[in-house]
Amino acid sequence: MINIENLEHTFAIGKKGEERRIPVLKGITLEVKQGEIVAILGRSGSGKSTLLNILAGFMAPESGSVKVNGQETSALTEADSAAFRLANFGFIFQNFQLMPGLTAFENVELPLKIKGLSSRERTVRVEEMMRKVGLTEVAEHYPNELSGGQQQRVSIARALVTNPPVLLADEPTGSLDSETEQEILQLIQALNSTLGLTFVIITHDEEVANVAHRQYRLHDGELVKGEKRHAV
Ligand SMILES: Nc1ncnc2c1ncn2[C@@H]1O[C@H](COP(=O)(O)OP(=O)(O)OP(=O)(O)O)[C@@H](O)[C@H]1O
Repeated sequence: MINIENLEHTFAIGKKGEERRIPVLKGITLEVKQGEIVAILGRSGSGKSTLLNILAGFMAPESGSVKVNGQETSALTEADSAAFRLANFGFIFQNFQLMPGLTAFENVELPLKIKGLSSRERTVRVEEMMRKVGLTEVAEHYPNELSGGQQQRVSIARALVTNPPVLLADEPTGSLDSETEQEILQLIQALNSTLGLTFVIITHDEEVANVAHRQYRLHDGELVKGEKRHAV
């Protein structure tokens, strides 16, 4: 499903002519199979976001290859890359990134509007997704009228509503208390086992990484296979 091969990326910082080069990814190779949850652990500044941004096609790598369902993503034009992202990836962020002026229902509906689905189709899909993540009661609430856990459920529903095969999650429980973190982790596991969704989760939190089938640690620009410390 996802094949990353020998990915390298270096940032140049500082004034022109006096740049300092920071190698962030030094030959990353990773395969993610359909239906897997893979976690990438790493400290702040270890390159997790850089890896995720390249995987999602937001950034081109310096060298190496990223294939999603056989498609080399760095070969796509900007417009094709956006369409490819919409079809293949759902995104879950630490700070939810909901639109404050839209209700929970409307937030989940938004990607379907972008896809051009009819109002009736949108309503059916959004209602189904809200049920799956346990949100029907709060469909008409605005984000500031929801708890952190509910906001993350809205963002998960929004990520899933277009039926993408892969969910990319960046610190999905980073803004939540530990009880709510457990609820969201259980939801991720349930969505993985019932819908067969593939998750790539980047995190610095071992607890979060423990929901994964496989976990890796990004350290000094290299990806090292990790062991689960304890079961959740
Ligand atoms: N656009 C950029 N230009 C220059 N350097 C960058 C850029 N983006 C990231 N870096 C540097 O690359 C390194 C990796 O950053 P990255 O954001 O990928 O780390 P991270 O593991 O996601 O960190 P965090 O957990 O704090 O979000 C850091 O040293 C950062 O300063």
